[in-house]
Amino acid sequence: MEVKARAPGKIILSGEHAVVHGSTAVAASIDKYTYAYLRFPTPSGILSSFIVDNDDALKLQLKDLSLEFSWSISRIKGALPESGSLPSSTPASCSVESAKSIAALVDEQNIPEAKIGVASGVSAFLWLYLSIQGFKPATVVITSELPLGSGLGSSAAFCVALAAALLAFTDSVGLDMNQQGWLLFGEKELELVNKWAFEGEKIIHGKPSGIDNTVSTYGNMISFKSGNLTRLESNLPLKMLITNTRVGRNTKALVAGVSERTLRHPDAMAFVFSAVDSISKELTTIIQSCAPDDLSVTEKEEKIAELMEMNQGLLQSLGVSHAAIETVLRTTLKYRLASKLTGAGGGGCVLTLLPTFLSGTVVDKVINELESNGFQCFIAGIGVKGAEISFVVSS
Ligand SMILES: Nc1ncnc2c1ncn2[C@@H]1O[C@H](COP(=O)(O)OP(=O)(O)OP(=O)(O)O)[C@@H](O)[C@H]1O
Ligand SMILES: C[C@@](O)(CCO)CC(=O)[O-]
Ligand SMILES: [Mg+2]
Repeated sequence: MEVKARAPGKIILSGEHAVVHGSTAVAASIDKYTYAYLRFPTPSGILSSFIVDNDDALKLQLKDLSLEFSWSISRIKGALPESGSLPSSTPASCSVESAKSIAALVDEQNIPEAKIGVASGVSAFLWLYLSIQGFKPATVVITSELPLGSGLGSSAAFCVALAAALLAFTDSVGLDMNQQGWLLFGEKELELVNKWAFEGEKIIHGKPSGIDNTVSTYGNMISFKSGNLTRLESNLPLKMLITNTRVGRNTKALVAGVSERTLRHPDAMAFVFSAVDSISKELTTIIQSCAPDDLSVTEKEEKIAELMEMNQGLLQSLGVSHAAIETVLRTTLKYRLASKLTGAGGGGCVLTLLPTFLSGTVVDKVINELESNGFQCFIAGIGVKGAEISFVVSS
């Protein structure tokens, strides 16, 4: 029995960090995915192409990091005897005691120091797997088209793809396993995938707002405030250049840094969060007000560009910009293009709005200049579908 799930990454058009403190944010999915393959050992012992079965182990392969982990089911039972005792239809938070037991299971795997950032992802995997599937031996393989830890929601896509694959074989999700190709979940199932993914994000991020897992689950474009999503309908052909500064960072630490600044300067920060909320609301209105064949696209793009610049200024005041991000901003400004960081900042990726009538020559010049600084540029498709699964028919 085998299933694969995919979940898209995302860009945040406005409101990152402030959304953790109750402001509105606007996000869109992008056409780069994380894939989770789940395989239970076959009774006949037939081997699949990607893994050798071990009937008494839970295995995790992280292809992007060239890492493999294996836990015997008896070891897991000893560490977390209560696992899988709640129905998979009831997403649950990882308690402090369970977190300790999971940390011990992760520690035993001796993750190399250079890749230690993945420990939180492995913990999230164990929590999701054991809560949803209990003590079943299986192999899970993860691959991703997203740069990890770069602001494009790799952690959320990881959790959403995992939750989708794990739930596919439960009674909570009644999908026809004989259907072929990528399948979309129904509304109730999406809600369940999203809630479980949020529990995983909590383990990786500490205090996530939920926007990343929500846009990865539901896809398209959303506005999000205090845990509530509004799906945005848009005819605006938004085109964004994404520049990866390749400066590594960690969302959990950046989110914690903003919270500490908020404790030090509560009044000033409240004004910043309120300004961000206004920016996101205005952006939402502009995005939704675009009719097909709208003649005022340029005017709308100019407003969006200005709002992005204002949001970037506020992100600087939250302390989450970085010298490499500033270099991207200065470079794109030379071409009169507006940019802002996306995701948690501190490095990672920067968005640059490419107006509809911008010539291809200018786009090529900006990309060349950015890449000559060692950055990596690409133009992503915006507003793709959210979580999908596909049952693999064994031959
Ligand atoms: N494909 C993957 N394989 C293994 N672990 C992953 C994968 N994708 C994400 N992770 C986990 O998520 C962590 C990165 O999450 P983090 O939230 O710091 O960055 P991000 O999600 O890419 O950016 P942002 O939260 O700003 O959008 C990794 O260190 C790892 O623990
Ligand atoms: C920085 C943040 O606002 C977005 C990360 O993509 C964190 C969150 O909302 O969980
Ligand atoms: Mg993340």
